[in-house]
Amino acid sequence: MTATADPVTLMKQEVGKAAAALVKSGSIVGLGTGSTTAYTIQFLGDRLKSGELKDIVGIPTSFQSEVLAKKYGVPLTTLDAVDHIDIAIDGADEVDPQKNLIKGGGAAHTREKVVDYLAAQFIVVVDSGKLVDRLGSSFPVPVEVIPMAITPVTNAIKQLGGKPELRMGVKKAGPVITDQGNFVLDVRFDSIDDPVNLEKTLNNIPGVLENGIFVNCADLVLVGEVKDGQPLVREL
Ligand SMILES: O=C[C@H](O)[C@H](O)[C@H](O)COP(=O)(O)O
Repeated sequence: MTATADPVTLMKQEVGKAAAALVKSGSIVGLGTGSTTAYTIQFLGDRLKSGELKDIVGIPTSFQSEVLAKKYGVPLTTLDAVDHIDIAIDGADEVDPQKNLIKGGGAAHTREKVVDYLAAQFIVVVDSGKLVDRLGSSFPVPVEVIPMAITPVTNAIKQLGGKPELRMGVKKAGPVITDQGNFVLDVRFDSIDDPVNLEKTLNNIPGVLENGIFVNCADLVLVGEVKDGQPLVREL
């Protein structure tokens, strides 16, 4: 950790590390995506290097987590080679008091949902700025759509009262392309009163692959905070 890190970076580092400290030797670990879990993967690599942690294998949720795992020396496997996942650690863009989540700020929610839901224990790592009273308060719902269906899916979402916007690339002309080769619609809703139903309704639109609402799946939410200049981690 650097002395010059800003408070949000400090919170992410601390909470990412705290979750990595919970991983036990011999575990199959779901490796989440994003700037917070990047610290988790780095710390898992540090623990492996020091010999304090042994014999873990990671299942990446994105090309990002795959690249980071290789960089930090975390061995990888695939879902074809294992019959369970012991623990998954992943970030989120919003967390409500019931531990429901919006994910997909990095367009990785489809693979994340597969891995996180399979894990015996799913730990969410967020900085305190991600906590909301109601999902959708500050972050739109990411919806992954196969490219040929983008127009009918956009229209169907508008019929539901959503305001969809095609996510555009940064340092890439045109839309963001997911790890599966699809587009992402970021959808704002005036209010998400029933996340359980909205998750299902969005996924029932033909052409939608997966959306970023995760309900009833987080076992533990760890929240990074900064108090009096000091980073700390608490449970939600
Ligand atoms: O698609 C990306 C993921 O759902 C991330 O876990 C989420 O966007 C949180 O990312 P970060 O830790 O960078 O805020």
